[in-house]
Amino acid sequence: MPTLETTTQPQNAERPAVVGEPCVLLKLGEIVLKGKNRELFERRLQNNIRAAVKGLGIKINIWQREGVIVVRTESGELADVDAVARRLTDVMGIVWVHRAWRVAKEVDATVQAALDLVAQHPALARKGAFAIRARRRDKRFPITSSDLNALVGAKVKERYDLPVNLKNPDLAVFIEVDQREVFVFTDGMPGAGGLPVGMSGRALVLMSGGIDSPVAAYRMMRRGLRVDFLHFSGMPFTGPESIYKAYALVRELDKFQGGSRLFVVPFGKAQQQIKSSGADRLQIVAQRRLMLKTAEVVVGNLGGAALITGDSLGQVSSQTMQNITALDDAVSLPILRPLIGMDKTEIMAEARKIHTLSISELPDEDCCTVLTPRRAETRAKIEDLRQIEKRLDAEEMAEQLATNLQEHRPSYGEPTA
Ligand SMILES: Nc1ncnc2c1ncn2[C@@H]1O[C@H](COP(=O)(O)OP(=O)(O)OP(=O)(O)O)[C@@H](O)[C@H]1O
Repeated sequence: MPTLETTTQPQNAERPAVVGEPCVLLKLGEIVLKGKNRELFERRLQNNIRAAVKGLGIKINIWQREGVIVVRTESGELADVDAVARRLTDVMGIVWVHRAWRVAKEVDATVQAALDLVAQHPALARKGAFAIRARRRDKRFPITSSDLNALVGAKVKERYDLPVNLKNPDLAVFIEVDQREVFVFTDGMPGAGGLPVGMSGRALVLMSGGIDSPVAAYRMMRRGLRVDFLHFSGMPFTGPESIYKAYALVRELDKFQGGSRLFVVPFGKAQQQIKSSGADRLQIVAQRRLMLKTAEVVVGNLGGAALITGDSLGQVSSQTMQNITALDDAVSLPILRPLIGMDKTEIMAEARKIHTLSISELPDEDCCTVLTPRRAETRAKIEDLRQIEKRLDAEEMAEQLATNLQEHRPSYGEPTA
């Protein structure tokens, strides 16, 4: 008779026991399409899973199965499994997170687990309609998916007298017959999707305290980039509030990658030098170009290969087509602008979803709110900007600014000061 690799674990007394062992079952997204590189992606994802769970202090084992990952806790406690499942919804590369029960690969155990799960479900008290959704990843299992649906469905109906509704059930029991065991579950949480962080290399996010740059960072992490963060504060002409905000934002975003680094540059004096050079209406674009040049030096030292900004076409005067072209001209590395075609309302909705919006909306004095001209140039000419930079020796300024960094390590889960 087939048995589970591990015996039944202790279970939480608050919920009725279910036959088998509670675990987290992860469905992978694009990774499964990766052909020859798939193993690399899977290994990276497993490391990211381990790193994310480490902060919870829960010991886990990870098993790679065909197209899915199984995460077991050493304690087997339901509370631990729940905590791990919730944490893993932030790990990039996973599309669904299920709290599932691993049961022995036999029909009786599968039926029993399904009955136990229905017994726990709130829809039972309401006499809600149910559906069984079985599938076999191992076609050698002696019963076909539709026979399993019919068999388990009949048992549930007989035991609990619930109506069946295959299209729109109040309660769906999923049964997945795998190579070594059967997984049975009723619920799932959407995962973060995308690709495992680190798979696409490393880049540097220019991080203001505003709404857009955190969303830009999230979008690029989701495409597999590991990112560092660079914030320009207006100090000594502004207070430290924008740094606190950048710190809090990076701490929140750290849940998606772990090990985040925030570098802060006091930028006020450089802004004043730009003003004294007679930049006038070009002040903002000239500042942005100096930020980008500094960022290019910093990212080179960190071994990254691209810069990321929260620019969105036409959103503010510095983001016209002509100004964006002038910004691109400042550096030779690619500038990734994942928000370029998004509306502000869409960006705000995403910021709300990733919990950065309320931090970004806190008041602060950003470096770019001081020394701004009354009217900003919307059609900056590259030649004019180059002239200003020649007078200032902007390349040397960027080198200097890049050596004058404060480094912080905001970590997700650390208590707020
Ligand atoms: N103080 C800063 N430090 C680092 N990067 C900055 C700073 N200010 C602006 N940036 C970068 O330039 C981009 C455009 O900034 P801008 O202020 O023009 O637009 P924004 O819509 O207000 O952006 P955000 O909401 O990210 O502040 C930002 O998304 C960010 O990537």
